[in-house]
Amino acid sequence: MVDIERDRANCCDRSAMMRSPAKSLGSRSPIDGRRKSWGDSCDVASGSSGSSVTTSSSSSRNPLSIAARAISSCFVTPKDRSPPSSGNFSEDNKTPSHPSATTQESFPASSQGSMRQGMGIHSGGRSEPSVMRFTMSDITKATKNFSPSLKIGQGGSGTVYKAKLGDGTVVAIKRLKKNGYQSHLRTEFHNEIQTLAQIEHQNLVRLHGFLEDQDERIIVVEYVTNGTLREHLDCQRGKVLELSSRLDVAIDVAHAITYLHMYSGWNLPLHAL
Ligand SMILES: Nc1ncnc2c1ncn2[C@@H]1O[C@H](COP(=O)(O)OP(=O)(O)OP(=O)(O)O)[C@@H](O)[C@H]1O
Repeated sequence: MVDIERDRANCCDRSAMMRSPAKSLGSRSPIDGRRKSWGDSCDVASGSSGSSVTTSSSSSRNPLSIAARAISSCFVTPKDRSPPSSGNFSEDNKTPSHPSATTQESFPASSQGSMRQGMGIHSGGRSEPSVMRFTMSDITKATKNFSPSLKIGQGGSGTVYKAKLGDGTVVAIKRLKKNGYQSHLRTEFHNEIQTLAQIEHQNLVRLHGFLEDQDERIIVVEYVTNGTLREHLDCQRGKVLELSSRLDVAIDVAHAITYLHMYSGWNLPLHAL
């Protein structure tokens, strides 16, 4: 669920829902809007020893400095944070449109809207988060009737497909297993949608919408490119992720978890990430 990614387009993109998914290298700091550059270091790291460290940057790249800054910023109260400049967030102010979707659902916004400013959270100028309710026709078209060729993953609770919506948006569609659709699962699903709808953070995947039709439950989220964080951490992509980049990932994950725990208004258990 963790998507550590959005702007880290050139490297470790997915962390989850950490937009998750580690979802985007070179991303802004969730705290102060700084741009980070661990995507660059992925390119620089040599595959030989894994010990090469980028020295072009100054002490700002020193892992200890980075950690110290990140940790201290986590303990700044939200009111003390400067709101990000609008320029930093302009790309996130676009509200996705899904012409083929039939209805738009609104969920109660977190009561902590003001706290979300300056935390890498995308308010998008909306007072309430909203998600699309898709039809089965939308989903079958987008996934070419759940074509195996579009399957990109298998999780514990369902199968994930890469799909394209009617407006061209590329998304990940998670089709949950059909478990007889007991009432507690229905409640669980609704709670998950409601929670996802309110998450607006650069390091977490964004919810596009959902479908609930008899025993069919589907979640449509932002598609994260460039593979999983696991693949990058394990150097499965032929490049060694240097230590400072790994530290950046850990910091991004910490920011996202801090957000989920403190600013989204829910006390999420860690295993839900
Ligand atoms: N938003 C996404 N973008 C790209 N690929 C994704 C996305 N979400 C999931 N995937 C792919 O699908 C795989 C399974 O994802 P999923 O979220 O179902 O895993 P999980 O964490 O095991 O889920 P579960 O909550 O069911 O246990 C991932 O490892 C990844 O390869």
